[in-house]
Amino acid sequence: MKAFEATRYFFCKAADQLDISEELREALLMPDREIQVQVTIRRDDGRLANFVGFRVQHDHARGPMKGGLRYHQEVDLDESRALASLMTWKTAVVNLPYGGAKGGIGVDPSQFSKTEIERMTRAFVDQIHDIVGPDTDIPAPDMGTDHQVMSWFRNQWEKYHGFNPAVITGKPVEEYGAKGREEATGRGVGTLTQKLIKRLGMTPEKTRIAIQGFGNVGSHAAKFLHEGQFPIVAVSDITGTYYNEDGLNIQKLLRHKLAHPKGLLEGFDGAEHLPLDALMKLDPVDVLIPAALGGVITDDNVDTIKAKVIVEAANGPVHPGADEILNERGVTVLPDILANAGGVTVSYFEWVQNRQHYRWSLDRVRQELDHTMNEAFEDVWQMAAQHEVSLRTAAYMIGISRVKRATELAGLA
Ligand SMILES: NC(=O)C1=CN([C@@H]2O[C@H](COP(=O)(O)OP(=O)(O)OC[C@H]3O[C@@H](n4cnc5c(N)ncnc54)[C@H](OP(=O)(O)O)[C@@H]3O)[C@@H](O)[C@H]2O)C=CC1
Ligand SMILES: O=C(O)CCC(=O)C(=O)O
Repeated sequence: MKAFEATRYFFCKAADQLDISEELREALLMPDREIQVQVTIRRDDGRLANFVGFRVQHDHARGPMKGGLRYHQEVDLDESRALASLMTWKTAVVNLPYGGAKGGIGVDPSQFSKTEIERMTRAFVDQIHDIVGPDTDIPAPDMGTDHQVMSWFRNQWEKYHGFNPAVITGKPVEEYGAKGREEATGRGVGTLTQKLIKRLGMTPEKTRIAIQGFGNVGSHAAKFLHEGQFPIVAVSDITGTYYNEDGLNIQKLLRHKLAHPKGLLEGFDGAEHLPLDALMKLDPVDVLIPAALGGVITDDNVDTIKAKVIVEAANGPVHPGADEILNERGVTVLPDILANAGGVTVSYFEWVQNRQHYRWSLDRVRQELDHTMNEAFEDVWQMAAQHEVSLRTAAYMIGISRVKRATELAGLA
């Protein structure tokens, strides 16, 4: 099943609970605008290289559209469309004054030099600068992009439109970035995992966690949960799974990643090295946190998963068929549009600070992030209990209701 079809399935399941007409469903699902552009650069060796860039602007009923930029070989129009619609429901679940967008470039960034990535980013901005802006569509980091890419993006955009750091978030802290944005998605995942585990009557010290992906989100979630006394028994990156049944030394793993020339876990000696797909099947594991690509839990591998709780740090990691099976088995799934909303929440704080020309302390960012995430969790938990639906359906119900209301107030429905 393709990514947008999966998102559509989850949307419709929640829309059935809300009694939304067929025509309004179509209006809410249909993206406002989709753009596909040529991104051509000259490589360091003088050859030309061509890529395709995408930006999908899904919905702006609640405010300017917001969502990350992904540099990955699997980026295409369907994936960008799915991720943009997730952003619409996500920003609504945490009640930010935004709509949803997403985009990126279909490229494997590990195959290109830093200067090539810079040229690629600038060439992409040349193509899309007139459809993004602080009041229309505000990009941010996602897989394969970081604060450096955000900085190049802003610099190139400002060449056309003049000074305005609020055009993009996730910037370096010394260049109008918010303190705490880099850790924000992982911190939000950690905060809600802790809360969920407590709610389910489980004990942190006895709750074994496995995390797929050790990039921005996975590594910060691991750090936060490790500090909260959870044993992290396995993590993975593209070089494989690293397992220690007594719990990994996360500080040592972070130091190893920092010291590795490509930021990989390859060669880490404090763990058993297992194949990439071993992480999903580990037993015993209580909480599985997918924090890499989408579509990793499908009808084909769902039966091998032993965890009792799945926290979706990644966007769209569970396919609808697998989601139904997990629900039937009584596995609790904390959905992406709630679990990983910490990133866009602190992006919002960054945008607010940029617009006010004012800086918040790290303590204030963390305090407000924790407050926003806790409030959204309680809303979703209550909705699920009231309607006897899964946490995913409850989160979609809240997101869709808020977007529907804004659409109606604007006089469009
Ligand atoms: N960054 C953010 O603020 C937000 C991100 N997300 C979502 O979180 C997920 C991760 O994003 P982010 O951490 O930013 O991305 P990064 O690029 O920083 O990290 C991705 C990680 O996933 C690993 N990875 C890639 N493919 C596999 C695989 N097949 N098996 C195991 N590991 C793999 C990468 O390994 P390697 O380094 O070896 O390639 C890397 O460790 C994405 O789904 C993203 O949409 C959601 C909300 C906000
Ligand atoms: O920080 C943002 O604005 C968006 C982050 C993002 O792309 C996501 O939440 O999936």
